[in-house]
Amino acid sequence: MTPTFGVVGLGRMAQALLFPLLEAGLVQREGVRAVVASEASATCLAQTHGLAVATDAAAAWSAPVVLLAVKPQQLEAVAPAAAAGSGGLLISVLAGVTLARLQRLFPGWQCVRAVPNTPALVRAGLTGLAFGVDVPPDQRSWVQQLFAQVGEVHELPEAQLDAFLALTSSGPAFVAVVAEALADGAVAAGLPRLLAQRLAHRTLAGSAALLEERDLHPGQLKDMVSSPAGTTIAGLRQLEKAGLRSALIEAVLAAAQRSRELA
Ligand SMILES: NC(=O)C1=CN([C@@H]2O[C@H](COP(=O)(O)OP(=O)(O)OC[C@H]3O[C@@H](n4cnc5c(N)ncnc54)[C@H](O)[C@@H]3O)[C@@H](O)[C@H]2O)C=CC1
Ligand SMILES: O=C(O)[C@@H]1CCC=N1
Repeated sequence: MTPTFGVVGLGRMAQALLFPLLEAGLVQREGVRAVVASEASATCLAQTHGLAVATDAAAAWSAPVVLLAVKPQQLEAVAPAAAAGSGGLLISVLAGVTLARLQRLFPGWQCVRAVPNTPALVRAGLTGLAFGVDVPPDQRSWVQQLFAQVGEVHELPEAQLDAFLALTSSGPAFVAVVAEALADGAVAAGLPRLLAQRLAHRTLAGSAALLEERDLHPGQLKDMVSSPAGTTIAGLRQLEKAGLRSALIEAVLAAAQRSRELA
């Protein structure tokens, strides 16, 4: 019989994780037992993806492994249904929700706190993991393999997960704002919108690849591109005047703080 895999909250993040796992064969399509809040969304997801999706959580909680991916504000509402299951491995991706709180709300479940990000959809994800002390070594390596399917995995002390989330999980939105603004600048300077967008994305991706592959410090790349009295230093001067560095530092700090508040 196909082992079942419960998903409580098949929203954006759970889909970004589940679909690559289905493609890789790590989770069997016929074994998925997913829950969402509305009938309309359950029907739509079931028809589009050929999955068992319901609004009744019982089937999901009867699985030996459950991915918990509702919003942190929905946690208290979904927790009581878990008592219908016989326990197993619970992998929570809820921002800020600590292992201690999960263990309190889900007695009988061995808890893992995972911090994934949406680039998982294209297998370029990053996941931070912290395990409850009762998760055995074989389960830990299985969870690591699971997330390795969608990108890089880092096991961290739980106390570092809020900062990890602020950079890697909220970070795609910060980078998207940078990409959009760079394209706006190029449109202002005369390029057509679609071309400007494509160039902004490739500039971000190419710069990240160069930093990684040549193991450059960001300052080295900045200096490589900035000639005396050149175009780049003229632009950098404006970024410093507008406080871009400070804005990004504060954005990451605010996201980390919000993650701690959600606990
Ligand atoms: N979106 C992201 O980039 C990241 C999200 N996360 C975490 O993932 C979790 C989900 O976030 P998203 O996928 O963005 O949210 P979402 O709103 O797309 O998904 C939430 C899902 O929970 C379902 N749901 C709501 N109430 C329910 C209930 N009572 N019973 C069963 N299902 C219910 C909804 O139908 C929906 O499918 C959050 O806890 C968030 O902190 C973590 C890292 C990154
Ligand atoms: O802001 C959010 O709700 C999610 C959690 C982590 C990243 N984005």
